[in-house]
Amino acid sequence: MQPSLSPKNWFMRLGLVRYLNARPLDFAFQTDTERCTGVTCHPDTPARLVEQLLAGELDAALISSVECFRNADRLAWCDSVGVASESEVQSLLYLRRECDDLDIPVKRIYLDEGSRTTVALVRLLYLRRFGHLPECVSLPPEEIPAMLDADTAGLLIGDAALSMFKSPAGFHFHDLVTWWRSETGLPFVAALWAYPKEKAALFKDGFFESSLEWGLARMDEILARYGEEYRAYLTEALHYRLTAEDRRALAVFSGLLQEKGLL
Ligand SMILES: C=C(O[C@@H]1C=C(C(=O)O)C=C[C@H]1O)C(=O)O
Repeated sequence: MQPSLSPKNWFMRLGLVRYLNARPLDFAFQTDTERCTGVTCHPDTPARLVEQLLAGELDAALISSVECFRNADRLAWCDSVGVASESEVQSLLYLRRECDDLDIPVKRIYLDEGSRTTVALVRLLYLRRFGHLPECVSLPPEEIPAMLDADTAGLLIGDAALSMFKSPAGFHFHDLVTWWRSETGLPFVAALWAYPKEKAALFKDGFFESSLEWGLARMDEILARYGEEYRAYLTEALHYRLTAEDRRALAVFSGLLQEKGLL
């Protein structure tokens, strides 16, 4: 018999990233009601989840890795599981109209308002390549493609990026983890489970690791629900058990952001 995922007599509010990429990490919380009694799930964008976590409205949440660095005085996090990618991730995209050059500077970048980590990543990569930052404007992802013109680029993450990757009619893009790897030779970690430091004791004993194992063991069920066409995305483009190299990538990302004043 497997241990209960929720500590006894504990009512736990968990913030879940609503994009498909997070499903192996949270499938247990959403579907294994027997082992997750007392757990309530709050799906949202990563940008809103960190606000809710810091406001005390959640006990733990999957949040943008950059927000762990920014809030290291208040938050602790699990460094053994997360949303990570070796190279082409398919769902973190720097986007331009197909008729415009991807490799020249733009006047403005429209940023997916749900993102924090990839906003920092695109700023970092852009700054390293072009030596300055353009104007940056946050928008809901569904509004971004229609806003693009000869002077602008867009950043999309999650499901909106994934559908653009699969059918980019009229657009082309740089995959941001491919770009990051070409600069650093490292993988990239987009999201981590974080919680207030004073609640750290609740999340010991492999809490998030065991929910991930549960989800990975049910990959066929996840794909039956969301579509077999996402198998390579969830099992090859992404990985969830973090390696020493992933932890090194997090430290390098944090150091480079700090150096450029982007934290
Ligand atoms: C890989 C992705 O990572 C996501 C990107 C995030 C961000 O940019 O802040 C946060 C959580 C991740 O789930 C994705 O959305 O495609």
